[in-house]
Formats: sequence, C-alpha cells, structure tokens
Amino acid sequence: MTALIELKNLTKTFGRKAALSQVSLTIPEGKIIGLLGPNGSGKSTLFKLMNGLLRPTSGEILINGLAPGMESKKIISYLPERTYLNEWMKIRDLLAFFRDFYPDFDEVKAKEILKVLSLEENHPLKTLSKGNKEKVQLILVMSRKSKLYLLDEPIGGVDPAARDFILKTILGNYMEDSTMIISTHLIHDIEQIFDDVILLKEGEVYAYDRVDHLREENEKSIDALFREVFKC
Ligand SMILES: Nc1ncnc2c1ncn2[C@@H]1O[C@H](COP(=O)(O)OP(=O)(O)OP(=O)(O)O)[C@@H](O)[C@H]1O
Repeated sequence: MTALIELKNLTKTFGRKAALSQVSLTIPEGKIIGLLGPNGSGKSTLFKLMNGLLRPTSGEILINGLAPGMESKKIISYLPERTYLNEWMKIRDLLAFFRDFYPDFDEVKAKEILKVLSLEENHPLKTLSKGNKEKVQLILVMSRKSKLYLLDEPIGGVDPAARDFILKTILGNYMEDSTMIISTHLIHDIEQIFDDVILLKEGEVYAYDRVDHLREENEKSIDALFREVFKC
C-alpha cells in the first residue's frame, strides 16, 4: 500500500495548550477514514496542518511525499469547518470560481447534484439555510477529482434524507485510489462508509484501526464505542 499521508511526531501547541501531541500516522491511498473525537480533541487542527493553513510546532507532515504547500494543495480538496467562500456570491458564480480555480473540477457533475437537491444556481449563498449552504459547499468540494479529500464536519446541519443522498453521492464520486478523511459527530449515520477510523483523545491518537476490526474486537458499533471511550 502506498502512503499518501505520513505524520511523524506531529505536535501543535497554542500557547501552553497542546492541541495535538506526538501524532504519528501513516495513511494509505484508497481509504475512507473517519476522524473522530470529542470537541476540542484536535480534529480541525489536524486538517489545517495537513492543508498547510497552520504550521506544526514540531514533527513532520508529508502529503504524497511533500511538505504541505502549493503542490500538495493541488491534490487536496478541503472542506473547512467554516466557509471561506464569499457569501454574497451566487451558486452560479461559485461554480465559475471552482471551474477557474481548480482544473480537476467537474462542473457537469456539480450541476447534476445541485439540481437533484433543488439548489437554484441564481441564489446567493447568503440567502440559503444553514443546511443548504453546507450542501452547496460539499457538492463543490466533492466535484473535484482529487487524490485527497479532507472534510471537516461535512453534514452536521443537513437533514437526514439529504444526508443519505449526500453519502451515496460521496461514495459514487469516490475514486478507488483517492483517500477521504471525514470528521464528524454523526457517527451512527456515517460509520457504514468508513474503512478505518482514527480516534483522537485530547490531541493524541487513541486508536487507528479498521472499522470491522474495532467492531469485532469490542462487539459494538463505532458509535457505541465512541460513547463508551469518551463518556463524560
Ligand atoms: N487558533 C487557536 N488558538 C488557540 N487555541 C486553539 C486554536 N485553534 C484550536 N485551539 C485549541 O486547540 C484544541 C483543539 O481544537 P480543534 O478545533 O482542533 O478541536 P476539534 O476536535 O476540531 O473540536 P470540535 O469537535 O469542537 O470541532 C482546543 O482546545 C482548541 O481550543
């Protein structure tokens, strides 16, 4: 298996607080991975580090053999926890923006999915409900043909019916050798699509394993395991 991501002793501190501490992970191509952990466990920080938006305090990150930068960004499709898009832009303008900015953007596919979800191209993002805004952004990000998708809480505000459709769409768009890392608190809804999960606990890797192995070993779902490990 080829390693797509190598994290070696990765540490990120903010002041005296360690958001991530000595994280070492080797993540291969061709996997859908759940990045799970309670609030404040370091999930968004890890995404930002992999995407080059934050610099590590110590340790190393390699994406496809390269340190995060212009080259690695070309192969990453990133859905951040908060939007970076101009909310006054219409969906149509956002499609044009993605078309101009990302050579791997499949506009036809994006338009098809928008249509199924009845998202009109002449609506500005600003005027959409929270869930519909999330859908538009996820559709844009998923319509790129990328090697690595980093999705930070992609469907938190999306209603359950649309969630199922979006999950199916994610799986349908997914290419065999791409890797997708999805952070979520909706474990029950999404765990069926994960190959592996990373459990973060207070900035450290508590577990990184195959989903079927974790389920067998603990004789419970990932959702139930999460509730047990992180019981308040
Ligand atoms: N810019 C920052 N300045 C100071 N502290 C930060 C900053 N960003 C993150 N932190 C801290 O780092 C820790 C990890 O935060 P992070 O946002 O990565 O957690 P998370 O797992 O994504 O949480 P959630 O599930 O709530 O989204 C938290 O204690 C947070 O307060």
